[in-house]
Amino acid sequence: MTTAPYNPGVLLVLDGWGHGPATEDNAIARAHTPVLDALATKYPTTYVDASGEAVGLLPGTVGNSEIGHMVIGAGRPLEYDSLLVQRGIDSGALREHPLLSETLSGLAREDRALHLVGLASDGQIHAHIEHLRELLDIAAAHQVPRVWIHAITDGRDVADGTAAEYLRRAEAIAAAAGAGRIATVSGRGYALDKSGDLGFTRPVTAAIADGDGPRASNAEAATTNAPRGDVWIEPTVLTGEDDTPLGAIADGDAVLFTNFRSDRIQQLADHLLDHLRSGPHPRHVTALSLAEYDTRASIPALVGRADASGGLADELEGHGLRSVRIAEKEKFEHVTYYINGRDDRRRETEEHIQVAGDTAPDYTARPEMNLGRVTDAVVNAAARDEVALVIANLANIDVVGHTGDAEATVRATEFTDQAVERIRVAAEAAGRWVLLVGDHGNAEQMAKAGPDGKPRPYGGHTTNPVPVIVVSAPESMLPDRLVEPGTLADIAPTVLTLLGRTPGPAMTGRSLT
Ligand SMILES: O=C(O)[C@@H](CO)OP(=O)(O)O
Ligand SMILES: [Mn+2]
Ligand SMILES: [Mn+2]
Repeated sequence: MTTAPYNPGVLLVLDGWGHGPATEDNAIARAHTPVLDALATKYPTTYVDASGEAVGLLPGTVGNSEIGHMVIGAGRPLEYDSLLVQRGIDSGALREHPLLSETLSGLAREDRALHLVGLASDGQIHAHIEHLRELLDIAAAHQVPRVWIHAITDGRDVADGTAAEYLRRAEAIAAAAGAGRIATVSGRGYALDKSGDLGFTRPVTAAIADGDGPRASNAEAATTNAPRGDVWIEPTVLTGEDDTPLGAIADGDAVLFTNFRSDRIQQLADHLLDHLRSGPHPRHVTALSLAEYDTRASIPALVGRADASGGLADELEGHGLRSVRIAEKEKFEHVTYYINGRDDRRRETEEHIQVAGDTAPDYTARPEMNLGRVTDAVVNAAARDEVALVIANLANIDVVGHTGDAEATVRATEFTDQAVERIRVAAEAAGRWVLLVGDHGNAEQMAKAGPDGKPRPYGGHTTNPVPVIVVSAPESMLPDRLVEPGTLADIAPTVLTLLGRTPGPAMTGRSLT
């Protein structure tokens, strides 16, 4: 296929690069970033919405890497899984869901238990504790005899040190519904590990499935021994009066995973189901998930996904434009699967480069992560004439931001600044434009008030807008100012316009140029 001339470019996602007031808690403002500062002065710059309704989340909800990259790719807001779950609750559709009703009536009839497994916080990135209210109400209405809550503590999307508070809230929700009791408590570092290292997952499966592991007599006691914070609360089994584990999984029980976001729960879901179905003590269990998961096992979902077709990947393929996708492990799916609309095909016009690196380094000690190698790969791809578009994610600001360590995050931002300079120079030499954009805020807010009102280190995302800077190729093809106000939905139309193509018909966003 012959391809009409195009203006080659680089789409650079700076993960977790938000824009907020320049306070002491703003690691981005505190960092020494001569390169980004100069680019923002010299080239058209704006700040676009990356959270809440603008991208397809519930109003006021912080952005996240999945919806951020999905909307960057789709060129339109996409109703995210959390919003679709909420709609299912508000409309009564969840309550009426035939598979849920059938499963719960079966449990009542056979005197079996329901197990709810999910993140117990209101961070709204992976789950929302309020969804428990609806699920427990529905279980109570079906007179399910026993409902066990396998709570995962957060400390990342919400302030650290709040786990006990959220577990009390879960208990209050259960008391109001007249169903549900916490059976196990596990930190998300174990339960939501996605590194593939089953060493984290196994103790969670042992606690949930078999009631094996350290014990505590109540949920709060499980949170008190947490020297490494809520994220790393050891998988703990709660015991009843006779000192036996409360909610181990028995033959005929049902497991409902309550996270709406799949990426971090799927490793546990697969491992738990493998263990239950073909482990040393096989049990027949029904499995359901609140939203659709990308698990190996096919788990029926109570709420489906929004259609994300017709985005940047489809347009690039349609125009025969080659793209190279580059990121290190932490964000590799984001520049492939998510930016392509949760489509795991690799089109013929795409190259996917996952930069090798350490699996789980201590990010506070190594805020540079594998950025040097990511930058090398971007520089190499930028030099290739046949590559129309390089799409890369620089993960440091977000990943190090999540540690809640402001000093390390300042350094992550400074490493990123230097990487941007290397990429800018390489792009300029190759006559490429560079579009810089954040996918959601994070590092511009490194402290947040806990339930007691006192500020605590905060490693979570924010609702702040994200910067967009368009660095032009030598012969400027840019206006002085970008169109305002913009959102992440405007990025794909901008990229296509810069490439010299028309935004796709499915894109409701508009070019910022
Ligand atoms: O690490 C994660 O799972 C979330 C925060 O909970 O961050 P991101 O959306 O950037 O993946
Ligand atoms: Mn992100
Ligand atoms: Mn993040």
